[in-house]
Amino acid sequence: MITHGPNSLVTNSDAVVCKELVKRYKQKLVLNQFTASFPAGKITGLLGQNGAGKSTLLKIIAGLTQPDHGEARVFGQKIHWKQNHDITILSDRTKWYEHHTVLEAIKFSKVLFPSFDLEKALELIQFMELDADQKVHTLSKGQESRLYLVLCLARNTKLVLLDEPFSGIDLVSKEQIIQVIIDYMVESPFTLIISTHEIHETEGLFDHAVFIRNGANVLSGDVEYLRATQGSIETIYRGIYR
Ligand SMILES: Nc1ncnc2c1ncn2[C@@H]1O[C@H](COP(=O)(O)OP(=O)(O)OP(=O)(O)O)[C@@H](O)[C@H]1O
Repeated sequence: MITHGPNSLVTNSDAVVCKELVKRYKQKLVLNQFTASFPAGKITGLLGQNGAGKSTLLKIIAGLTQPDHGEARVFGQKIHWKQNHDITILSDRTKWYEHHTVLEAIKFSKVLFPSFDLEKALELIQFMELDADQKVHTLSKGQESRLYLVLCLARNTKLVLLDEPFSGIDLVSKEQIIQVIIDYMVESPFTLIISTHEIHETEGLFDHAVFIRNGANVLSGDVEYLRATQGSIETIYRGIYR
């Protein structure tokens, strides 16, 4: 593993620290001694090719699956169900409240999660140009992604994990969503880890990047430092995965 930049060191300011994580599915090695830290209050891009192990890693951090070896800590604590109120995960396969309307989805979220900010969610669905009375299963892919993002952000958790939140979304919507994330971070800082293949459009969003290949951290660090020393995130990505 190569690490660079001030944020790549394990410090008290790390929200998530992963140490030598190993995960196998039957004989398949999916995470291979994965070690990395994710700085608190920053946005980290988790980058890698299809099948590199990104979703598996996010699920381990969220406590949805267990590593075979190694350890992940969130805010200094071993992962435990009691941390559920601190962590929001949006999986790339999520289907929430399909048979309800947008408004019902928001109201249910408020019932499920006491810290859910109903007013903020209502404000965001207007900004995202969603119809409160439309059934979730009739939303387009982009509209559905916007709704799920609203449901995640309005929970107000300290850690948000977004697994490919931009896939299948048009450029303008992507920019709109990125703007919402940036505004939200400014209003109430939290730690965000985003796995994405949309590097060109999203690289401006990242403070920190972790490149994963075959389940291992092959490069990570502060994005400004990486850019100054190695070029754009897209260039680095091409160099690693070519
Ligand atoms: N529940 C599972 N059972 C068996 N194999 C699995 C399971 N989940 C993931 N895998 C395998 O683990 C490997 C890593 O999958 P993962 O979804 O973590 O990768 P990824 O980096 O998120 O990929 P993508 O960018 O395509 O979403 C893949 O080969 C996948 O087939």
